[in-house]
Amino acid sequence: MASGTALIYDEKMATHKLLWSDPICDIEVPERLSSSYEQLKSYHLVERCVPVPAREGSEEEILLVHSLEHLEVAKSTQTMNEEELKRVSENYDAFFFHPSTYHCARLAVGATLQLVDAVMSGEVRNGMALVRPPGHHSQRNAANGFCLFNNVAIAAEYAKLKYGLQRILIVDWDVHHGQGIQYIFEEDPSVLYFSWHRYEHQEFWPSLKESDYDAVGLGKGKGFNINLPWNKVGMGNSDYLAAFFHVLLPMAFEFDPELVIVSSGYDSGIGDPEGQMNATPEVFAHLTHFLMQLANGKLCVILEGGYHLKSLGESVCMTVKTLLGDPVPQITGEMAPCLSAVESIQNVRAAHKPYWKWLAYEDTSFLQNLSTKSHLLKKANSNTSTEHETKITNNNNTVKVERFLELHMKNILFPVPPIKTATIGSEGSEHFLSEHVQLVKEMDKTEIKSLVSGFYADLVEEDKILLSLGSMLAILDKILKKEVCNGIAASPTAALSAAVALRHSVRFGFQRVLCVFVGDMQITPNTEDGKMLIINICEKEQPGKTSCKHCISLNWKEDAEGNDFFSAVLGFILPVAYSYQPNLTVIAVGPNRSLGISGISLLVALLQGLAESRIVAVIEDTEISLLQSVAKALGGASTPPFGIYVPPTQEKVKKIKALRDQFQQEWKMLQCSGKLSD
Ligand SMILES: NCCCNCCCCCS
Ligand SMILES: [Zn+2]
Repeated sequence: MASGTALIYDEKMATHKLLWSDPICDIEVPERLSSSYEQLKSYHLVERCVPVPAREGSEEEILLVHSLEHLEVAKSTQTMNEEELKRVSENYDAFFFHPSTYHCARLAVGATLQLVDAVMSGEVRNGMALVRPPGHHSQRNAANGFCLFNNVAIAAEYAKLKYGLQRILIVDWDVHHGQGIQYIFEEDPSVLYFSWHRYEHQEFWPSLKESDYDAVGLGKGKGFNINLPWNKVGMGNSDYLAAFFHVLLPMAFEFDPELVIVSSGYDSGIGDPEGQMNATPEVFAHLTHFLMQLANGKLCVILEGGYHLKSLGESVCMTVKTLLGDPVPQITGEMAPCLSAVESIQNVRAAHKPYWKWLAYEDTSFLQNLSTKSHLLKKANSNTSTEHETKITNNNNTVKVERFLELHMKNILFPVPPIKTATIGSEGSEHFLSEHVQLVKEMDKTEIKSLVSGFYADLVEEDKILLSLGSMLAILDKILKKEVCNGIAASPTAALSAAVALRHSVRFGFQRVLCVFVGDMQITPNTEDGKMLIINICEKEQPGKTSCKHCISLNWKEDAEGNDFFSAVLGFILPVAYSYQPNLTVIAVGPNRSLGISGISLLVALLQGLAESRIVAVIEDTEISLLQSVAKALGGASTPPFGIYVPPTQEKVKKIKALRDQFQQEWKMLQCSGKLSD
């Protein structure tokens, strides 16, 4: 299994710069690259990465996407004087040439391709290339929006050619629409392009009709171009996460890419003068963590935009930290997407319904985005501040945001536990050991008896149960004390162990404990005080047991053909879990589980985005292969196989929809259709 994270950086790409005054382009400064690299060094992340050198992209590689004319014009600028450079630049929308631009742009292409090679060869598992000029706006025959050569588009064509890939996912989380990439792959079903972008009903640059949600691709490419327009500024973490849960991730898992490339612009982050959004740097750790579960972890992150240096640097560090496998910091902010975001999400789902199996039975309809259109008409009438005033406001905000981020990052960052996974060195545990495993010694019986005496004491007769409780509690304590990140315990009575783990964690002071229980949960702890949230995935309805806000039962029997659980995890369990914001997750698998190993592994892998990745897994001790797969998912050494993708049946879609309708007012991350049911 490939391991390691590549970092590609060459300070020569900082030479390209604006030689004259241009208020539109003057934000694309060399310091974007150098300050990001310095920030990585300050977090000691550079030394943990595999350094891969940049190289010049060849003319042939550039011609994979661009016309010869475009290449020649770019090449000819190397010897121009300032006046000539200015004149050539004026042929394009928001682009500037410097004598070194051509060379820097070739380095940006080459650095990107070096990263693709390092990942595809297995030298590393994933990586990031810090490049400029960026690429996603540039087109076959034109520079545009600070971009000369389309680094990411060239990388996708290159990977198809050199590695025979047939399914490449490009995720563009930059705040601008990468229209260049859309144009290049519009008719190509082998490249799935997803972009969200500030749009404001076509008011925001580049103000294209084809950036709206109904641009789904052309010809054979229909369904493989996904545009999620933000019709308001101020979008935050919950809006971005909702977009992943209810649009991108279900498509990505159905598409099942062989490689994922990110057009990683950070102008969608807080403080950026272009984006005017509110998402904080840790959101990029979550987005990265989700994408790492695809394509067996083969993920290439390529820098695009990002114009607030501090915000850019922190977001780059969050991205690289996650690529390295560090636990994911707790997401901040109210977990409730705004109405405008939900409208956009609903519209793009409606637009893509004809092209995706997972959407076949979703009842979506188009919305007129009434929540924002009127507001924009008002704005159009109000006096717009001059360019100059906007600049001043931006500069004042820059400093304010720097101070905010200084404090914010201190609050959310935490020391990474030295050990990743704890397990018990008891008999048989060696079969699911992975690296970074800490063997904890078992508790002695008297200690266990005292711990358990408060409750369930009557249930604990045999020594075997007592011992297994002791093992589980020994592991749990390591997690609660943050000495290890996660743990796995085998138990003859998973339901009892889970119930004891929940009670013990709450008593230890963890006030929001999520428990996902797969199988028959004979014991259901009292969840009235909200200190626990139980999601019980079981085959059939328990008589007389109705779901309530903190105790939800999801009836699900996995399809015999393969893993049809993606829609339940992405469309229901994750949104509820993220709405709850647990500070510990307990995953338990009892008898009569109705989920396959791949469905459970998917759950374990994706739930690591919560609670600073603190998870304790409690599994029936007879389930040897499940123990191994879950240990793999917890160890993070490799992405567990999630099995053959099977779309959900109509009956299962309806079941999720009914649960969503029942709980979307309580757990607001469930919202994905603007018509909030009354
Ligand atoms: N009124 C024209 C604004 C042009 N803005 C270009 C932004 C390019 C961002 C690249 S990520
Ligand atoms: Zn951008």
